[in-house]
Parts: sequence; C-alpha cells; structure tokens
Amino acid sequence: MKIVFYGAGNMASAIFEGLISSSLLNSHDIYLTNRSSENQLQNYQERLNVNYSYDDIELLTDADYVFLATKPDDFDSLAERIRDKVQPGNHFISIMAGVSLNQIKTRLQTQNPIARIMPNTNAQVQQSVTGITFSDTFDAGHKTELFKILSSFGTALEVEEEKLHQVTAITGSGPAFLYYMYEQYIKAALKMGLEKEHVDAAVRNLIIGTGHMLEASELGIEQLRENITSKGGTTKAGLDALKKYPVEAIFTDCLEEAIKRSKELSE
Ligand SMILES: NC(=O)C1=CN([C@@H]2O[C@H](COP(=O)(O)OP(=O)(O)OC[C@H]3O[C@@H](n4cnc5c(N)ncnc54)[C@H](OP(=O)(O)O)[C@@H]3O)[C@@H](O)[C@H]2O)C=CC1
Ligand SMILES: O=C(O)[C@@H]1CCC=N1
Repeated sequence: MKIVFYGAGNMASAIFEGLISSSLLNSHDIYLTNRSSENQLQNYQERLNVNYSYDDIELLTDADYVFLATKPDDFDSLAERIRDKVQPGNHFISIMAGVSLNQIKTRLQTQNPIARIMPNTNAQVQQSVTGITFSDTFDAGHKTELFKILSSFGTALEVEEEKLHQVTAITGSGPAFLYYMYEQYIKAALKMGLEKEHVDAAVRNLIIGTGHMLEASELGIEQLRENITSKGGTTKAGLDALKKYPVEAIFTDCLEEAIKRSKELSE
C-alpha cells in the first residue's frame, strides 16, 4: 500500500507518526511532500525512514491513498499543483476543516473517490477521535481498508458530511479547548503559593492520571467526580464556587463559534 501526504504539518505528522507507531504500515509505504520546507521532510526521512519527494508524478503513481493535509486556504494552490497528475487509483483523504467533498471534487476536477476525515492531534499517540464521511464513489473494500488505517491511530466514526462541522469543533479542535482549560487551572494553582515547577509537574500528572482513570474505570464521569466529593469537604467547597459561573454556557459559546467557522470554511 502506498500512502502520500500532501502537507506534513501538525496534523499530518500526528497521523503518519501514529500510523508508523502502530506498525500497521511500513514507513517505506509513506511518502511526504509539502510546499517548500524541505529540511522538515529531510528530518522526517532521517527520523522515521519515510520517503519524500516534490515530483508529483512520482508521488501520485500507484498511490492508493492521497492525504490532502494543507490548510483550507492553501487547497487552491495544492489543487492547481496536482489536478493534471491525478491517477485513476488515487483515493483522496481530506483532513481540511470545512472543505466539502464537492469543493474537493470540483477543484481537483476529479471523479476519483474522496473521503473527508476529521482527526485530532492525539493521533500521534494512537488516541485520535476521527469522524469520516465518504463520496458515493468510495467502494466498500476501500472503506473497510480506510477504517483499518484510521483505527490504527484511534477510534473512527462515520457521520453524514453535515455533521463533520460538529465533529471538527468537539473533537477536532477539542484538544486545544481542553489544553486552554488546563492552562487556566495552572495559572490559578500558581496563585496558591506552591513553587512553579511543582505546580507544572503536579497538574500535568493530575491530567494524565485523570485520563487513565477515564480509560480504566467503567463509571461515568459524573460518578467519578462524586466519588471525590466528600460530604462537606474541600471538593464540595470548590465545586460550589465553580458552579457560580456559567461553565456550560462558556463551552456552548466556544463550540458554536468553532462550528460557525467550519461552516464559513465550506462556503
Ligand atoms: N492541527 C490540528 O489539530 C488539526 C488540523 N486539521 C486540518 O489539517 C490541515 C492542516 O492543518 P495543520 O497541520 O495544523 O497545518 P500546518 O500549517 O501545520 O501544515 C500545513 C502543511 O501544508 C503544506 N502545504 C501548504 N501548501 C501546500 C501545497 N500547495 N502543496 C503541498 N503542501 C502544502 C505546508 O507546507 P510548508 O510547511 O512547506 O508550507 C505544511 O506542511 C488543516 O486543513 C486543518 O483544518 C484537522 C484536524 C486537526
Ligand atoms: O483549527 C483548525 O481549523 C483545525 C481543525 C480542527 C483543529 N484544528
């Protein structure tokens, strides 16, 4: 199997590093290219033993899956670059937020099968949540194979294309929203009088440990929280203070704005 990445940035690299770590594919099956940062590609080749090239005929010949991993704004330049070199067997896998199947089909002027996926950077540790939607031309055999590829770096769920806006906001951008929340928690903790390096290490391990609890426990999140909330104790006091603020409304606004931007990108 030959997989080509057009774009080797934050998200593409999380995917191909996750793919290689999963051993589903040999690193020699992976070909990278980007716009101009050749030193970046050389580093990946040295570190991961992947291939790279700027020769689009070489890249697209016999390529089974071609990941479109540029920013949405750069897709026009990418489409211009590869439009006349597309091969019959190329299955396009777009990770570009908001760019619709129809936009990709039109800008590439192709009838080839196209899938849109919405992963997140947790792919790097095989923990991505990836939404996927397919063009009608994607056959069952390749759908099964692509699900196998996506499952090598996390969990995958098929949705209607319209629902990818919500998936993009909730889980595509989701890690950044949680990271921001962790940053604010650390800022607050630093005001409590502990040394900075102690706070950084403690909160990082707190987050990792809580994640492992979510993974290992069969209890729901609310029950896990209640198990910490001793009657009349410190957690209850802290939660009572927290509940004075419209936390749900804050995240509703956050997600609505992210969905709105995803829809703007698909116009
Ligand atoms: N970051 C994330 O967490 C997620 C991102 N996405 C989507 O992934 C896509 C990429 O985002 P991200 O990885 O953050 O962006 P980056 O800026 O990190 O990477 C963009 C890549 O595209 C390359 N590129 C630009 N133009 C071309 C071109 N004409 N031909 C080939 N390569 C080109 C750049 O090359 P060069 O460096 O040489 O300019 C770079 O390697 C976006 O569409 C985003 O919506 C989806 C889910 C999550
Ligand atoms: O911010 C973005 O547009 C991309 C898509 C989801 C995460 N990052």
